[in-house]
Amino acid sequence: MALASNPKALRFIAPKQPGRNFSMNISVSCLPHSKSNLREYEKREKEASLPVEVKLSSPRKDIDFSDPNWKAKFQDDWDKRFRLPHITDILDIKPKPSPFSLKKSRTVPEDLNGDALDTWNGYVNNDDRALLKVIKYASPTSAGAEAECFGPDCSWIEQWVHRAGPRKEIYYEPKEVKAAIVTCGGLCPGLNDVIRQIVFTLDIYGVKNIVGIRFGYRGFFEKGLDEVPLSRKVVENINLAGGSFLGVSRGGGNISEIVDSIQARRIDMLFILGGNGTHAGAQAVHEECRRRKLKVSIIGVPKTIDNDILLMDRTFGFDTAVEEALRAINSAYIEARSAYHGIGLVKLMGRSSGFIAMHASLSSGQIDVCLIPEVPFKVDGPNGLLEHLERLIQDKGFAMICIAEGAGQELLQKSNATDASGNPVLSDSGVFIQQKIKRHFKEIGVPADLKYIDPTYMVRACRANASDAILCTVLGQNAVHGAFAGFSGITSGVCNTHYVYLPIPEVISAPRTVDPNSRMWHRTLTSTGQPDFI
Ligand SMILES: Nc1ncnc2c1ncn2[C@@H]1O[C@H](COP(=O)(O)OP(=O)(O)O)[C@@H](O)[C@H]1O
Ligand SMILES: O=P(O)(O)OC[C@H]1O[C@](O)(COP(=O)(O)O)[C@@H](O)[C@@H]1O
Ligand SMILES: [Mg+2]
Repeated sequence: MALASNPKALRFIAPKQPGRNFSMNISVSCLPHSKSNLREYEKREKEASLPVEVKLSSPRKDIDFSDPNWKAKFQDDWDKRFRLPHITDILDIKPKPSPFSLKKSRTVPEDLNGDALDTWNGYVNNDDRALLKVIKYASPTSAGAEAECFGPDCSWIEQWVHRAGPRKEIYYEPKEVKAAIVTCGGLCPGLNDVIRQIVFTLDIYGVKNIVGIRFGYRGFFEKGLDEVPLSRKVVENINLAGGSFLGVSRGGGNISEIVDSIQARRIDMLFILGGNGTHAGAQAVHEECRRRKLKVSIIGVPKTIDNDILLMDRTFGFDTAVEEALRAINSAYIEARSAYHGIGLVKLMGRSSGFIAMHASLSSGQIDVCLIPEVPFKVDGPNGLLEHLERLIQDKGFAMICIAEGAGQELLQKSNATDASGNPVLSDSGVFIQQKIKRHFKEIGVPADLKYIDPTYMVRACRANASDAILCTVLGQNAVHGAFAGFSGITSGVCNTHYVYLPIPEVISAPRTVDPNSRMWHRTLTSTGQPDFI
């Protein structure tokens, strides 16, 4: 018999025995590796005294599995959902051969007789696809299967998405194109790398009229924010610095006004770098352009340091942010280790997604407790965070905590305030935990030396590391290929290491969050050794 490891609702799972089907679904509020949980588990297992079968809540409530054609229907619907909007949907335009030459950069492959294969061209075919999901789950109880598999038998369904890259035929005359780039939302390492690659690639296609829109969407309507002319020469070295060469901003803007401005400036291609909010704006701009039947390609490049965009392996800048966070964690660790009863506390970004905190905790190997927004925790009382800290101080002499800014918000006073973009302004989780710890150790009369580090803006105000720089390069280049191929309302991403185009609505239907049932979160728990604090 195995124990499913869901921190909120653990289930008893037994192999199915013919003729003895019995199922139960029991909620136990603790993790499997806690002793009391195991005792509870053993007790209830005894009470059940029969083999039990897991009863999963159907992971796909949107599908009627009793319909014999559900698979075909799902796949049909999938293809429609992931179809890329194209300017020929609204305008009758004929394509022309792409000037983006691939043959010059390599020898054309030869066949077995040594003759050049004329059919080779190195372009991506519009019918090329990449698989979004690559795991075939044997059972709905397999780790990670609950949210991924289809139906009671955990069927395999191919979920294809469009491959990104240069097409053989293009829908714009490069010499006539005016292309614009805008960076919105907060900063993120790699913005300049993406701007630079977009300009380089446009230049190779033969586009001469390239401009930057300053300070996000604001640059479309605020007086005095003139366009910045961009060229290979202008952007040559911008990747050496962090930030955005064009400036960023949150808030403001009315979609109709932005599209008026796009029309007035005669922009044909708009590359929009930003997160969930920015992409919601990009989608609205794309729809308004369609409504007005404009020949404009709106292409997104996902920028989010929180890594909270759906379907992608990761977004650019995230890797760099984690690496920067490690510096803060290491400093806190040195302080904590060197102090008598030292406690190191590091707060990292992550409004609603704990990816930075989770990855930084995992990669540092120095964290005893990782707290993220997706996993509720208790601070006081039995099984609470403070009790665990007491134990750590007693057993190893010091303790290290990494907390995401959005963690434990339910414990804090809500301000109901929002920023200019409408994002909630959160209460400071780091300061809250810092005060709780200080007060607690004072109250119990145990000396504790707490050092709190908040490197929030340091992790994003830096230049991209090597792996992010490559990701930015590919995403930036693919954005331009997507625009020339005539797509609009799409974004450029990486899925299962393959570069793809995705329709914007599919990636912003919800923020991507850490799944507390995922192998990655369980690996983090294994690494930190923390119990669940409930
Ligand atoms: N739902 C939305 N529709 C249109 N524009 C939006 C929407 N949400 C945010 N925006 C605009 O997108 C820009 C960036 O949004 P923000 O949430 O601050 O950052 P991010 O794109 O990183 O999520 C802002 O200028 C904001 O006004
Ligand atoms: O102080 P600012 O500039 O509003 O930015 C802080 C916020 O930006 C975020 O990094 C989110 O921005 P991203 O779009 O890059 O994911 C949050 O984690 C953080 O709360
Ligand atoms: Mg956002």
